[in-house]
Amino acid sequence: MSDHPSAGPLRIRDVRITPVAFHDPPLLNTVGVHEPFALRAVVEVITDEGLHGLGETYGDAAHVARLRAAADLLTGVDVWHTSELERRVGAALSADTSTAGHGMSGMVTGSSTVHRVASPFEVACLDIRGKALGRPVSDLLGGAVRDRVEYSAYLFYKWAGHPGAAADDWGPALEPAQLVEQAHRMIDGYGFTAIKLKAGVLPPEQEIAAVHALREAFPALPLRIDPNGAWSVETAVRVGKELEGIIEYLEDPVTGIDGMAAVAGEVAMPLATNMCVVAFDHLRPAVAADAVQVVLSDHHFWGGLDRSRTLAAICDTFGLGLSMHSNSHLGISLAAMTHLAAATPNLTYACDTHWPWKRPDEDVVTPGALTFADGAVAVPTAPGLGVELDREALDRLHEHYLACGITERDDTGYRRRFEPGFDPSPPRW
Ligand SMILES: O=C([O-])[C@@H](O)[C@@H](O)[C@H](O)[C@@H](O)C(=O)[O-]
Ligand SMILES: [Mg+2]
Repeated sequence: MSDHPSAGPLRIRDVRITPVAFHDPPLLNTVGVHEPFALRAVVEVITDEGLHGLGETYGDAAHVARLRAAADLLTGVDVWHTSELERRVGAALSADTSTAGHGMSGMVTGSSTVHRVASPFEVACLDIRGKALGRPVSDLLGGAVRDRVEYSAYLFYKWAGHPGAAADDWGPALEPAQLVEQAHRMIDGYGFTAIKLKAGVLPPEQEIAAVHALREAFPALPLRIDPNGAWSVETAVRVGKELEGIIEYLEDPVTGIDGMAAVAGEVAMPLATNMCVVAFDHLRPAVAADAVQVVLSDHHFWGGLDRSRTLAAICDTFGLGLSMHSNSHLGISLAAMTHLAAATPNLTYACDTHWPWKRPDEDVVTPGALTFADGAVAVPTAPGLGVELDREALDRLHEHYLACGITERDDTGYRRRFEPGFDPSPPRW
């Protein structure tokens, strides 16, 4: 037996799962609109030695129930044994055939439930391993190849405020000029050097006009547009041809591998996805059909940070580009995304983040560890993820969760409260 303090097993003694909610503006997407609160779950893993690790994931009730079922089986697992962790998560979910509560409002439906549930535990175990060794998580993932990770300005069409409430300080964004103003505010505040527009909200001609307005206002910045599968193949090809030479990639113009392959054969720019390739068994048919040229990884549904590096290696092998997807999230996720991106050599696009849409005073980590400069977050160098839980803030955001009355992300249901006939079925155009 080695006398190195971190050489022995570090066994899980306790797991805590705390659902939280934080304010979210009325951001529009093709399936509906964001509700007044976004949900997340904070996962804390504690070892026999009292080492403490953090993970963050979706906060939908069905997902939280799965996390709790998995947590009950994790006692005694060594935080170095990811395979055993996954095996136990699989065992906890073996009778669960439901597809409810995935946290993505119907936009990502085919990901692996075991990977989605295992992910925050794996991140928390990596946080613990890093703390035990005194090394940042990026070192456990092969080492940082960059000391800052670039993120993109993630623009959304939006209502002025939630119905029945005052306008928020972002104001409305339904016209190209308002999106340009939104982009200016984000870029002035964060220094972003790439822009993504969440599309699939207005008829394609209006969204094309918005992209042209952004190109004119920001001639040097890479642009992307993501309608979340809202278009037919015909519409997607038309938009793709219109935007040739203007966008760096076209994200999920249509649903499904076959539809993406049909579009990819007709347009010049790469097609990217976080909808039709969301699990390892989608890679083979997507590569065979040359359906996508860029995969947007997301450790929350690809099974954690280590599996996301496997995804990166597969993308590298098959000559696919790699970018990173995001949903509304807090600081634990931003830290994990930043370590992963830092340690992934072929992740060469600016990553997505919803970060600017969050109120600055609403987070579960103590301020200071993650800051944006010139559109990038410096990779934390402190042991583990490099962020600390702010317990008072965790309690406050848990109170929001209990009071807000939202238990499942439902962008479509929320939009239908104000537009009863709203139909998100693709293709919308
Ligand atoms: O937050 C949103 O409305 C986004 O549409 C999100 O849910 C998507 O998953 C995502 O950002 C995407 O790139 O598809
Ligand atoms: Mg997307």
